Amino acid sequence: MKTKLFINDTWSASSDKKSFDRKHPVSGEVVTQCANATVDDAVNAARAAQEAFKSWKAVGPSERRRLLLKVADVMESKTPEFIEVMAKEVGASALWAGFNVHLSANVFREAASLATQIQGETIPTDKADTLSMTLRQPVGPILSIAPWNGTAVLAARAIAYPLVCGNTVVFKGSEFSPGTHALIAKCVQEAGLPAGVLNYLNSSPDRSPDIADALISSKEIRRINFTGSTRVGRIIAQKAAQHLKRCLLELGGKSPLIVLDDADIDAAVKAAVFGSFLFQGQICMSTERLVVDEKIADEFVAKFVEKTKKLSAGDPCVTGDCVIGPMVSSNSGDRINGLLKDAIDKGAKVVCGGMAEGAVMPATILDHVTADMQIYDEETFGPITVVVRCKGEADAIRIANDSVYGLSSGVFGRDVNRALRVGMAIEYGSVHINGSTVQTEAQAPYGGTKATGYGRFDGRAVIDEFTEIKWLTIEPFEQQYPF
Ligand SMILES: NC(=O)c1ccc[n+]([C@@H]2O[C@H](COP(=O)([O-])OP(=O)(O)OC[C@H]3O[C@@H](n4cnc5c(N)ncnc54)[C@H](O)[C@@H]3O)[C@@H](O)[C@H]2O)c1
Ligand SMILES: O=S(=O)(O)c1ccc(CO)cc1
Repeated sequence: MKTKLFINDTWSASSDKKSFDRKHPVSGEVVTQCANATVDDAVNAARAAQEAFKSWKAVGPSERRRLLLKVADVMESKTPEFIEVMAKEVGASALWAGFNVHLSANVFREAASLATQIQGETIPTDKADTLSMTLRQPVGPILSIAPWNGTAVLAARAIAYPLVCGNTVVFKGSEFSPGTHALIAKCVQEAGLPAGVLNYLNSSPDRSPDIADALISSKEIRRINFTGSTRVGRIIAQKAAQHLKRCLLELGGKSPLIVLDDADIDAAVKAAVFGSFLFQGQICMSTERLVVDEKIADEFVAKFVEKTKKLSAGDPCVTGDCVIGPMVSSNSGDRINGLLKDAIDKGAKVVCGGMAEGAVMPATILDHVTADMQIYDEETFGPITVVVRCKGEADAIRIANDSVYGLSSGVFGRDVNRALRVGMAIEYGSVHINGSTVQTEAQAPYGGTKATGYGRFDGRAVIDEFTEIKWLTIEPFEQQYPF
């Protein structure tokens, strides 16, 4: 597959005609050859977005809604293409890829529904015969940077929400998934959005810092949203701060699932298996830390291991559909093996699975993990999760909060009042009582605390991320001034 850059409604090679390859994580076969954007291409994309903004900001809400609803339909009609390209580029199972397209279509439909909800308010004023109100207005061209893991949906939200608020977008996709990200741009084009409203580019990792610099410092780009690692998020936030540009940051996680001593253990096990191993644990809200009351830990771990051992493993490109496919790269395997070895050396017990070989790793559970081990709070982003045993409610809260991250969490307990108390006390962007850490609905605000970043996608909260609020008054000609 060959992909190009999409700037001002035109698919083209990069200005220096260079390309880069995305290879299959296991076979090494070239899956996608992608045009490698230059700084000049990025500048052109920002200019196209600025030009298109002049008319897109004035398009009425019904038309914006119609176009975004059309994108959702086009995306769904291309589900088989998404499944094929996501399997090849990122090792996604048909389950994960199909779910991603479904979530993406939901995001475009939810964004469409916000078109008529972007509202200001009237404000009581002490001035006679005056109308005081707020307006929410489009900001301008937005830079959206997305990762490879929730390949379709994370790109969808980075495009749909800015657009519905009347902004235009320069979307920089991930070098791991250039074909999937180009397919999303194709859906937007096919739906008939005007030229320059969405511009797509991708680049090899060595070019990304200069491209980000050029775009963030450009006079055209007004705000940035970044989904990806905390490491790169910090770099983006620093660059944005230098230019006093507002930034929405959706970064890493170490989502805990707390299992209290009165939990329905079978229900908790199901949520733990799903949350830990869907898409090989490469989801920002994957269950990376199980905080289990010591009174029920042995029973919970035995059942957790039994169910995990039944997960089918393979490569969706070779063996057909399976739950556990390859990770995105062999680098992930090397990194996780290091964390695993450190934990084993310090006394953790492997109760299921084991080391990775290249990008392939069995579903792995590590029990008796303690705070001195790197894996206790480092995001693994692979098919491995850890069990930390706790002594009662207060200890569970302490361990859950003992993290630099704060994305998603879950609490299992039959005493819902107690589970609620725990949920209220933990510092996470979302808490699911008797539910998995892995869940998302476009109508609910999504984001995190601490090193997971700041700002919210989804829900009504997203409107603030992509609009400027303006205070406007209409006043009488005759007024008293002090001088
Ligand atoms: N909180 C969330 O909503 C959320 C969702 C999904 C993934 N994530 C996080 O994303 C990470 C995995 O994704 P990843 O490996 O693609 O992350 P990453 O930070 O390596 O890359 C994310 C994006 O940034 C780009 N990039 C990398 N270096 C850059 C630089 N110096 N300047 C500009 N752009 C640069 C990449 O090309 C990619 O498009 C995990 O940490 C995961 O938790 C968070
Ligand atoms: O792809 S995922 O990382 O699972 C993901 C994260 C956030 C959202 C909500 O916008 C959807 C999917």
